Amino acid sequence: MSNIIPPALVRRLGAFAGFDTAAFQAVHEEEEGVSAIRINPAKPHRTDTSVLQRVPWCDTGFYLPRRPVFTLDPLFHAGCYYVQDASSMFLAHAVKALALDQRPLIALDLCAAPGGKSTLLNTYLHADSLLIANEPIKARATTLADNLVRWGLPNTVVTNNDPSAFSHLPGYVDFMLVDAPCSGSGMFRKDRGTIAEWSEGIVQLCSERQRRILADSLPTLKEGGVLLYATCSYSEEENEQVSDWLCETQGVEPIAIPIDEAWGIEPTHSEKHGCPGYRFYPHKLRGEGFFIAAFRKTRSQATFDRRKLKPGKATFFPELKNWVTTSDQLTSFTVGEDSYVLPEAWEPDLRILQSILYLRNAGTRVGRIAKKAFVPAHDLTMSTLQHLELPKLPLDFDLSLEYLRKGNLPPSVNTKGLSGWALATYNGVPLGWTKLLPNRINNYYPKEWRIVTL
Ligand SMILES: C[S@@+](CC[C@H](N)C(=O)[O-])C[C@H]1O[C@@H](n2cnc3c(N)ncnc32)[C@H](O)[C@@H]1O
Repeated sequence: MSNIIPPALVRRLGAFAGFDTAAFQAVHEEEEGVSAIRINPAKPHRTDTSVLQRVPWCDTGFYLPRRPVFTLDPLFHAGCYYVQDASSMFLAHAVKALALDQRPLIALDLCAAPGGKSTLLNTYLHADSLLIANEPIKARATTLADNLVRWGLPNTVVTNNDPSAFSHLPGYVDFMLVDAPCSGSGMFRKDRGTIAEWSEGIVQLCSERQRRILADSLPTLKEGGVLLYATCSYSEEENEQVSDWLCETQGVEPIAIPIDEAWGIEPTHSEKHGCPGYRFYPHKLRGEGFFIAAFRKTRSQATFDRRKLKPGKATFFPELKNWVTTSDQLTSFTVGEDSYVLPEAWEPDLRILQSILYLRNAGTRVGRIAKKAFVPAHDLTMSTLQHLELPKLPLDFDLSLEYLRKGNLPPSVNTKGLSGWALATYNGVPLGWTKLLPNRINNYYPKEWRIVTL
């Protein structure tokens, strides 16, 4: 493998003072990479994490001794955890260190699919924050929306826009994450296919695209707001040089993120402006290649005045009462025939976002009326907003997998005392809807989510 890592990249890295080229190459020869998961605290379950080693910079992150077949774990499908590279989980530390969890924020994750960092932000930002998770590529925005549905938190809007669309919301967001598309050298170990695609020309193209994305979207960050910029590239052109360019042209100043030396993260400084950055190398810690840097916007910025957003009539549809946990702090709205709920505080924002952006999802879809009866949506089964008293149909491991394959549940399943809609659960965690009829159990798991291989 060592001779497959592009020599031009090895040469550039070898020029960094103290860089251990041999160790870097050796770690790329290991067959098994590092597997890690991040637990969803909003979905308590009985997984014993006390036997797992914790990711040092993320209190919900755990290393796994080996990579299991996640598809065969019902809790994976239920959104109880997210499989994520441990280095990326550093975002949890950054959020805390920069006090981004101390008050409700409007947060934008600009390049968000498939949703690893958005689900992390959902967990670590203040619970009353609004997260706008954006992905410009349509198919990837669908995956992003699905992963956020699975994560289950309703104060989330998924958008499918080019970064430039956000310039129509000047000074609107308090915090922005740009986890930019990059040349991907940090993922060489995980995804060997990326090695053949790497070239110095691609690094240059990525660097230019990263600047374009940042310049197009930065107007939406308010003065004093925080920008986190990240890549999974080792190239200075995509990391420290972008930091210098940001300071020179985009009206931001760098912010340091305090770290523990024992973590093995390498602090760097950009050449021109000494911007602090944090490099993750797989031979120095248990995680893949990653770079992150923080900035505060200092440029004066016309700021979107939220007070001008007159509260609309926050309504709550009475037919949703028996399906969602609370009605007093939620507003409901319809998209097509479906009813959704969103924390009431964000109702005016929803209206403005709707008028400017393409919304792929917002809040929690609860269901629709069909033939005068309420048909609950799958999204509700994943949501923390589901009514606690909803009937439950507990399934064992094998039946859970059968359910997730959208197979038939046998008549032997104990349905005593149940009829109509019931949540199929595994270890107490909802997987999806069933409908209990006198002579059979209908499986309402979404076709497009079903497990296709076992
Ligand atoms: C590094 S990935 C993001 C990973 C994600 N943040 C996570 O943690 O799961 C970069 C994302 O940027 C998207 N992207 C591609 N071109 C873009 C552009 N011009 N503007 C914004 N995002 C773009 C890619 O489709 C990809 O989903």
